[in-house]
Amino acid sequence: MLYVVFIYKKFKMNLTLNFIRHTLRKHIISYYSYSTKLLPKNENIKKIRNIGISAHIDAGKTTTTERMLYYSGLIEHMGEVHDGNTVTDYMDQERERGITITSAAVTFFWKNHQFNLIDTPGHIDFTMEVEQTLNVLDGVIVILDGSAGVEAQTLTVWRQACRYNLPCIIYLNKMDRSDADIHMCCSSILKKLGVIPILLQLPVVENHKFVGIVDVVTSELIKYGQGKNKNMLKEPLTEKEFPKLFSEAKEARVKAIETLADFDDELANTVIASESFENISNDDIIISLVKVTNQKTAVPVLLGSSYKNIGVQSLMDAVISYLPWPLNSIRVFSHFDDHFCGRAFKVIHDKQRGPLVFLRIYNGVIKKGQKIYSIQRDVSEQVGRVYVAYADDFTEVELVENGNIAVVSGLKKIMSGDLVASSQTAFERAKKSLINELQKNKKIIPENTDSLFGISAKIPEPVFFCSIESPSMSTQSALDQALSELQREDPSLRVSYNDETGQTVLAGMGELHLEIIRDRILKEYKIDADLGPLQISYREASLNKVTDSLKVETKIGNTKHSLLISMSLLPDFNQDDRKELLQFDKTPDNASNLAGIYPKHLVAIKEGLKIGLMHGPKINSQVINTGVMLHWFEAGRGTSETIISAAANQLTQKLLKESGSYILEPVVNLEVVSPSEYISVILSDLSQRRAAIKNVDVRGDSKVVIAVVPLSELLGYSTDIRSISSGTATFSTEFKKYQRMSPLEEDNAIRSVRGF
Ligand SMILES: Nc1nc2c(ncn2[C@@H]2O[C@H](COP(=O)(O)OP(=O)(O)OP(=O)(O)O)[C@@H](O)[C@H]2O)c(=O)[nH]1
Repeated sequence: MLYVVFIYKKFKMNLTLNFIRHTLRKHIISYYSYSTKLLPKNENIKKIRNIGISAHIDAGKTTTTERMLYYSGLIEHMGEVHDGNTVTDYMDQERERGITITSAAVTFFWKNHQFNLIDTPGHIDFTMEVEQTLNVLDGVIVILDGSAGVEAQTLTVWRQACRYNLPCIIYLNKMDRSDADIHMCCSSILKKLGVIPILLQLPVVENHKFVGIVDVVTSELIKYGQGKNKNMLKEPLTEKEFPKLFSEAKEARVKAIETLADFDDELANTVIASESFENISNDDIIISLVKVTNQKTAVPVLLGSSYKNIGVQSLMDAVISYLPWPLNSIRVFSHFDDHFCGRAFKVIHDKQRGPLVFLRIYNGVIKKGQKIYSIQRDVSEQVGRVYVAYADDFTEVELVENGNIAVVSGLKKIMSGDLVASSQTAFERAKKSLINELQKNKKIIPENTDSLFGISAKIPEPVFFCSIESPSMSTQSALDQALSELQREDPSLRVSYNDETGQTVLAGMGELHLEIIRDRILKEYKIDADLGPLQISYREASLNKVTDSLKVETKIGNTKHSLLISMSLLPDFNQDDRKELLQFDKTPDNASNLAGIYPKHLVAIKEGLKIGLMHGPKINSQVINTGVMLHWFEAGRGTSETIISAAANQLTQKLLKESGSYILEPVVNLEVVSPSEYISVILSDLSQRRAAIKNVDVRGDSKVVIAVVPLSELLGYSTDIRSISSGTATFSTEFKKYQRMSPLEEDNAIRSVRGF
């Protein structure tokens, strides 16, 4: 009993100590931020780095970020993920679970450069956070676990970085582990990411311990001060003292030059003129590395052990050397002249300050009280206060300038992803000026000219849903308010109302995602809501090409509404991002009829068919892989857009019934890492789950299974795999596609959706 009391007291004391430490750290951050100035714009914009840290779950993003904050002097004490006291994992759920859920922005200084750094989540359920963040950054550090190489989620974040055209550097973390393997990592970078790695550092190992690194470019040996000691000790790597390391470093330098010269003609010419690789200067290599990194033809690879405080300062030096400053602000956005332009990328609800919107500033400045206009929402709003973010701590400032990240209060309608400008006129003027420049340079102008200044982050389709119920009638409106705030923060969370069952439905990215939402509703809004059983979000697709028309003649009040609309459904329609769902009949008679449609009528038709495609005929689920062709449209004078939209919706529904549909289910790429002894039981369990095994690889003492599995078969998998592998196996998933089901599986799905 005494022992229990002792443990309890110790636990309480630890919590209190952590709380005090965290509070103190916050004060230190505030003091520091007040005492430093953000870099002023124009002359110093080259000293700003807006960077993200992305990786597979547990690769060490938060640990690395925490070291950066410590070395930069922003914090006095280094927190640890397992102690639940890091700066960037500030939410209760992050501290309890030791995982990152929400991206955290922090501004700090390193070697006279301003880093606006964003630590992003690794778990696939929070991929929306990564998308939104990458959309506004200029470069990314991709962290790999040095003992695992490229993992499932590394591929996802890499693809995301490519989508936003971001230069990357790769950091091989956890080099202190005995099973860390640089060559395995480099070959997985080449094989799985399809990019050539340029190894810029080698590990220094003494008595089987990783103690430092060798800089391949400068041939220096670097050791790092431990504990509070932030210094790096650099000394030239001599052949006499370190013969093996010296020759390895020399070989790596030659290899780096060869690789760079393959992509960089200027360096290739210097190599030819110099006759020997040894005559190539460090500056020549660095200039070439900058070019190649920014062209994304190869990727610099660095290494370290963040946990053991090795390599992080050199990683920050590499960010300054190789990742770009906010170049875009100068190029495309200069068409805004002195006007403000930025993009909202994150919304949070602060108890004291209300909704806070994070903005990347691309041009001009943002000031307290300023009016800003959202292009997507077509609304103007007034900014309240302006802040700079230090994770969950905010410092109020008068203004934030071009190239930086600002946090503003007072915006009620602007959503994350919105492009915002000082006014609609400023936006239209900048757009016109950019189009003129593109025309002059004979460049292609996209159909949607609003996308000239970039696109909103891609919102992933939710694959799971469940009902949510308020514990009592009296808390219903508080729950509605909580859900509306959470949805504004997280666009991958969808809240809808099911008319048939009268239930509120939450749709999200996975079990963990919805569990965290429930937990947040409980902790932040104090509502103990009930979640119904988790269900898979199926899709439907039309089976046959069908054509039909609809005639409407009606009188509402004194207004007569009349229209005739004719459309076809197009099955097997490849719905990529750039293809319009609505196609137009190009036969001469029909084309001339369609050429006369008023733009506002066209908007109403598109709106109607979008609603029509939300409900398939079989299980009422969203219809995909289906296009619509408009053949004919005529509307009498005074016919309202609401009537047109309703007619398009009705005709789409009619066509779907005539066409018939089939059901598709979400399938995911699954990666399981497990000690070898459990692999046969894991494989046999997977075979019961309709999994297609793609590969079984060896990774050190473990085995890695790669499979494609229907998501419905993975409900509760985290509990099951823990029990069959005695808690030793880990897994991650990545959404692959919606796949057509066999008739038998389809019957099962219909039964499970209808609840019998
Ligand atoms: N051995 C070793 N462990 C490390 C190192 N860096 C981080 N870790 C440990 O790895 C675990 C995960 O580290 P995090 O920093 O939370 O990783 P993360 O990528 O931020 O994790 P998520 O945000 O949840 O995806 C923690 O237990 C760390 O202490 C390292 O260099 N060496």
